[in-house]
This record gives sequence, C-alpha cells and structure tokens, in this order.
Amino acid sequence: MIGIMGAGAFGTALAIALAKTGQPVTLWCRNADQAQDMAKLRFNRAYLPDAPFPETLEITQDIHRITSGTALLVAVPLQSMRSAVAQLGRVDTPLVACCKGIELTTGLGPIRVLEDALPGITTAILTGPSFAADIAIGRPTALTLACADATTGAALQSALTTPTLRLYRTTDTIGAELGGALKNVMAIACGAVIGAGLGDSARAATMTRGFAEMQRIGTIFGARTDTLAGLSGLGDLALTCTSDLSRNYQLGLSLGREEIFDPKITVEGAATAKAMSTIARQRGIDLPITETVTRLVEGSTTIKDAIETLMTRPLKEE
Ligand SMILES: NC(=O)C1=CN([C@@H]2O[C@H](COP(=O)(O)OP(=O)(O)OC[C@H]3O[C@@H](n4cnc5c(N)ncnc54)[C@H](O)[C@@H]3O)[C@@H](O)[C@H]2O)C=CC1
Ligand SMILES: O=C(CO)COP(=O)(O)O
Repeated sequence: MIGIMGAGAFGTALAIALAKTGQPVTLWCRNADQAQDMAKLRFNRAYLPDAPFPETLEITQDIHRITSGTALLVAVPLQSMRSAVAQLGRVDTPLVACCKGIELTTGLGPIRVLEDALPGITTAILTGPSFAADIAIGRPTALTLACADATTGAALQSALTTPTLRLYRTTDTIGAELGGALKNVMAIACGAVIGAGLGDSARAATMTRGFAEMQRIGTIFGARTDTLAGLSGLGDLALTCTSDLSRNYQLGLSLGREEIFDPKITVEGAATAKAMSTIARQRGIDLPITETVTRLVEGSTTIKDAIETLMTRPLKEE
C-alpha cells in the first residue's frame, strides 16, 4: 500500500497514477466534507474533476491508515508541511516529500523540514516537471526521486514508477530540493515579464539568468550541477516559465499586469523568494532576480522600476 497525505491537485494526481497500476493506494484528506464527496463521486471535484479514481484508490480520514506500507507521499504545500506531518505520530515507512519550496521560518527545504519535524525517519523527495492535470489523465511524465540512501532510493524509484510516470533517481537531495524550490521563483519573474508586455526575448533572458542564480545558490549549498541541469532544476524551470498552466507563472502574469491575484491559490514561489532573499542577504549572495520577485510580491517595487533596476546593474562577465 502507498499512502498519500494531502488531497489537493498533486496528491490526488499521484494517487490516481499509482492506483492505475492496480496496487492499493490510500489518500488521506483532512477535510471531512471533501473526503465524503470524493468517496461518493470517485473523483476530486475541487481539483481534478476530469480524472476518475481507479478501483484500488481508497479515500480515508483516518491518518493512521497511511503511516505504514511501502511509502508515504506528503503532498501538501511546503509552508504547511511541518504542521501536517506533526499529526502523523509514529511512522514506519519512508516519507517522500512531494512539494517544492523553502520554509520561511527556518530556511529549510522539504526533506530537512520532514527530518526536523520527525527525527529518525527515512526521507526522499519527488520533484520535477509535471502538472497534476497531466499526471492524472495518464500523460507521460518524468520526475526525479532524490534520496540520500541509494538503496532506499532505488526501492522507491521502483515502487513509484508507473507506465506513464518515469522516475530517475539521485542521491543529491540538496540539488533536487533547490531546483524545485527556485524554479518557482523564476516562473514568477517570467510571468511578470510576459504580463508587463516585455516579450519572449526578455523571458528567455530572465530564465537564463534565473538559472545562473540557481547554479550560484546550488554551488554554495553543495548541490551537484548535473542535478540542477536535470528534471528537478532546468526541466521544471522550462515547464513553469513557459506554461500558462503554472500557478507561479500566473501570479507573475498578474504582477506584470498590475492585477489582483486570488490569495487562496497555492503559489510556492512567493514565500520561497522571501526565504531565499533573507538567506542571500545574510550570506552576501547576489540574487537580483530572486530579490526582485520578493519585492514585487510584497509590493515594495513596481514592475517598471524592477526592470530599470535589473537593466542598469553594473556590466559583468556572463
Ligand atoms: N499542482 C501541480 O501541478 C503540482 C504541484 N506540486 C507541488 O505539490 C505541493 C502541493 O501542491 P498542490 O497539490 O498543487 O496544492 P493544492 O492547493 O492543490 O492542494 C493542497 C492540499 O494540501 C492540503 N493541506 C494544506 N495544509 C494542510 C495541512 N496542514 N494538513 C493537511 N493537508 C493540508 C489542502 O487541504 C489541499 O488539499 C506544492 O509544493 C506544489 O509545488 C508539484 C508538482 C505539480
Ligand atoms: O511544479 C509544478 C510543475 O512541475 C506546478 O507548478 P505550479 O505550482 O506553478 O502550478
């Protein structure tokens, strides 16, 4: 049995993809009304109305039903993950973080938050270019499974791969965490560029210089360059900086157009930009795009001033 915590878009999509292979999957939902609705309708009305549940997908409100088995996938937004997993109690299975970001209060990524919240557990992260809507309807998707322990990583890779969900493995958890977290910040920046009408050339420049920031941070924190250039970094950067389906990109579009954005929508890059800007200021790391996104999101700069600031920085080598 594979357990999944979090019945939002990503948790539900993974549950459907894994259950389609015929194995038992248990999806825990914290909201009683939503759980009953899903159990009755056999689809997730709120997040994925077009993706019916396979027979082997069970919906539960009993959190103890997901604490053992092959793996427990934690698919809740990063800023809520610490409080979410605190409800689990004893866990007898590896925990796989299925989220992207840096915790505002601690500066930690998903794996470190899990290990901090539940000391002694085995952890991994599943991350990479994949919209929930694509996974749920069985479109082909490739992701990175990062686990510090190579043997556990290989076992998780095998358990979580399906005919449409292809997993590559790595032991570089820092690279996988950082790539997934930071590409969302760059997606906000690219959305803002397009929203402000600055064009595709400016977006390509923002993506590329954004990737340079990802590499700069990654090098400092010990990430491997091939991980950052892989699915969890460059791959996800390419998806979210160019697709209207990305919520981070959509927030950027709204910022660029100076429109209001629905605060209920999950946008991991907003808090992550702030967390990373704080780390960068403390450690003297130059992250102009991340800093600009932080200031745009908090409303302390306008898109016009932000562009002027970025374009008039001292000239340098690439
Ligand atoms: N939606 C997508 O296409 C993808 C999302 N992700 C990542 O997955 C993570 C989750 O995002 P989504 O599922 O899209 O968000 P979502 O907004 O669709 O759903 C979030 C779910 O988490 C639940 N939740 C929030 N706080 C909780 C708590 N304290 N305890 C229990 N449950 C809680 C909510 O009730 C909701 O069901 C994010 O880090 C996101 O970056 C990754 C790849 C694709
Ligand atoms: O991470 C994602 C795709 O890989 C989903 O992106 P958004 O959270 O921006 O929608």
